[in-house]
Amino acid sequence: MIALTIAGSDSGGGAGIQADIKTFQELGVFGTTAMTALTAQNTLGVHGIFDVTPEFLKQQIDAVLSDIDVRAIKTGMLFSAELINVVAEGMKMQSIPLVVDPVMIAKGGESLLQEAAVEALKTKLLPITTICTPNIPEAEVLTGMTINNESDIKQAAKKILAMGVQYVVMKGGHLQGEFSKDIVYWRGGYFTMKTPRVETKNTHGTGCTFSAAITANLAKGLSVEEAIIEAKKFIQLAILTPLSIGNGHGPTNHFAYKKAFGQCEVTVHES
Ligand SMILES: Nc1ncnc2c1ncn2[C@@H]1O[C@H](COP(=O)(O)OP(=O)(O)O)[C@@H](O)[C@H]1O
Ligand SMILES: Cc1ncc(COP(=O)(O)OP(=O)(O)O)c(N)n1
Repeated sequence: MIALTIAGSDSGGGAGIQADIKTFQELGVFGTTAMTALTAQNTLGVHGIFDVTPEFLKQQIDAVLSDIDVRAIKTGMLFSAELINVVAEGMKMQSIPLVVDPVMIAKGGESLLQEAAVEALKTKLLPITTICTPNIPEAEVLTGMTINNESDIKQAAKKILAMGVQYVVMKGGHLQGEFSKDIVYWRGGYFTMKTPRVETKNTHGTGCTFSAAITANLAKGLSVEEAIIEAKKFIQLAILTPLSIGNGHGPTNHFAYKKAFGQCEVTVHES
């Protein structure tokens, strides 16, 4: 069981490639990587970005996929249109499930995707995406909509599906309320997943961890629906289990899932 993450490095270890690899490992999946950029980052913010050349990203992807039996791929921070083009070209050549976390802005407000790259994301990568996992601000950028309520979420999801995505997970981490609710849409219907919202400032890397867990579950052969529901348990336990690192928004606890296995209920409503 092998997965590939194409993403940026977070020197603070809570998000990006580091969160992906820890999540893969915890779920029993061997992680391979293609790095798009290095970030000088900690729990207080992103202090610098150094992106790789498109040629070098291509070399990394080719090196992994030409030799290793990868069963699922995820993308995180892609930074520029040039790097997105390389990823899209590389993905066209194979039929491995692709999870796209459309990372745009870090918690501290720093941009992890150039404005000019949004169009490439929409037109080159989303048409070949199996599962896309936008948070609410990312869904707003992709659709040009303002999202205030569940009816807006549904309309935005339909727009994202129309871009060619097979499944879209509209993440509710940025909304208020007693529950953290994510809604999964596909052309035939939708289901909602609810877990109690955890009161904590330590939510750095939640999106990376959640999408990496989906990817690991796909690599293990779970169905799309099972992969997403199990990933919701993984992220809930990672947020819930205290870990105090750094002075800002600390990382989630990637080691919680195995220890607490079976101790997290996700309420699922199908429609
Ligand atoms: N405080 C929280 N309590 C419980 N779940 C949360 C909390 N914050 C985020 N989540 C969950 O973490 C996952 C990632 O969501 P989100 O934080 O919106 O992503 P991102 O990191 O991309 O902004 C989703 O499943 C979301 O529901
Ligand atoms: C290198 C890198 N990639 C992605 C992110 C964003 O991660 P995310 O899971 O959306 O978490 P927050 O930034 O919102 O905490 C990142 N920060 N760095």
